[in-house]
Amino acid sequence: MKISMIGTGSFGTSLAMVLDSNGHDVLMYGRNKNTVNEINQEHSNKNYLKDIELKDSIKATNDLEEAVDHGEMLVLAVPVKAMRSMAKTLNEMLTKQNKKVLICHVAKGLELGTHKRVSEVLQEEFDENNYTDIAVLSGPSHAEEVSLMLPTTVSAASVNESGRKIVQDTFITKHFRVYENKDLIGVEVGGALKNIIAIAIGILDGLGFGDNTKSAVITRGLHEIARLGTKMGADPLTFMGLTGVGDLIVTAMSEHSRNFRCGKMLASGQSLDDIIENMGMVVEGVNTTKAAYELSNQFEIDMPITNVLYLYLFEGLSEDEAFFSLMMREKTSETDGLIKLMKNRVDSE
Ligand SMILES: NC(=O)C1=CN([C@@H]2O[C@H](COP(=O)(O)OP(=O)(O)OC[C@H]3O[C@@H](n4cnc5c(N)ncnc54)[C@H](OP(=O)(O)O)[C@@H]3O)[C@@H](O)[C@H]2O)C=CC1
Ligand SMILES: O=C(CO)COP(=O)(O)O
Repeated sequence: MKISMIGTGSFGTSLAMVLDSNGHDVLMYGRNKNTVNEINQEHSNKNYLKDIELKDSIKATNDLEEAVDHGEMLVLAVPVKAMRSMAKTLNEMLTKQNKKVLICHVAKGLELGTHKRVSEVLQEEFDENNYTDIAVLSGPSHAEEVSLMLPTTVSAASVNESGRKIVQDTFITKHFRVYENKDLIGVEVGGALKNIIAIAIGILDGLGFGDNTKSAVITRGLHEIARLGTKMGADPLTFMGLTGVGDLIVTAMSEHSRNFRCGKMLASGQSLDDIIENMGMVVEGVNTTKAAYELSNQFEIDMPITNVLYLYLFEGLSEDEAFFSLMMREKTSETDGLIKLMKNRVDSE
């Protein structure tokens, strides 16, 4: 299949390698001419993935119209904050070229201000005549490991069975196993909200807290992800899968994770603005913490870890205050959270 990868960052590059290894004709679009030249001439992308060598069959272009003209499938691998404007531009080009494509995005976050999932943003911006389906590919998949072809599993989700099955068939290789999942909302929400918990774990790690504390925050974090996600329309069981607990573990426990590293740097005293500026790659969890905090207030959903992280990141809450407000909360029952949601879900079948 002819596929256009929109974005020449870490994940876009690693996925281009997967698709190329599967025999697809991949053209990458990047806005940065130097990166495009590096991919075409040196077959590397050192700013994003240090030690990889790209096959010379992977080509890149600086011309978005050329990328739109090339692809039967467009894979959108840009940060959430760039999705709406990118989708607007792509849509105009598809209309001009009178073309219909399958759209697949890989971003993990909620849009600031609207609180929308990425597929909702795309649905708003793409003309219905210009696409066959809008899918997401998500799961525990650090670009650094995908690019080394280390065994990885992800899920492809969309509303239409045929669309997500094409995405599954297109990406699946012996190193990169793709499941299909009809719960588009659950898959997108799990991928977005785990980044919040990864920042929190990075802070704990940086402050020298132990494994007991980190396990507590991961587990209770999963409960609050599921509470908000279910309110947003997700199937609670999805949070038990690759795009829920799977991605939460991989992001909260790895130095590859930009969100985890952001937390560690905060704990060392660096300012959030400096961290974002110096990371050189997107840290989706920062904006998503804001969006989830606002959503939890709107829906009156109990999300203590998200709320404390929001206050720590944006309102100057101290580490001691954060610690006490979590540990000294009113007593509660463990089964009131995710376990109850799952039980209700299973009972309803
Ligand atoms: N890295 C990973 O392991 C994974 C990442 N993801 C998700 O994929 C998405 C992309 O992440 P990732 O590739 O890591 O991010 P990076 O920061 O590594 O790369 C982002 C890419 O998007 C481009 N970009 C940024 N803003 C714009 C814009 N306004 N218009 C056009 N292009 C733009 C950047 O271009 P430039 O180089 O010119 O700045 C760069 O090519 C995120 O939502 C992330 O959560 C999902 C799974 C794994
Ligand atoms: O989503 C990821 C792995 O599945 C990557 O997480 P980071 O964006 O924190 O690096």
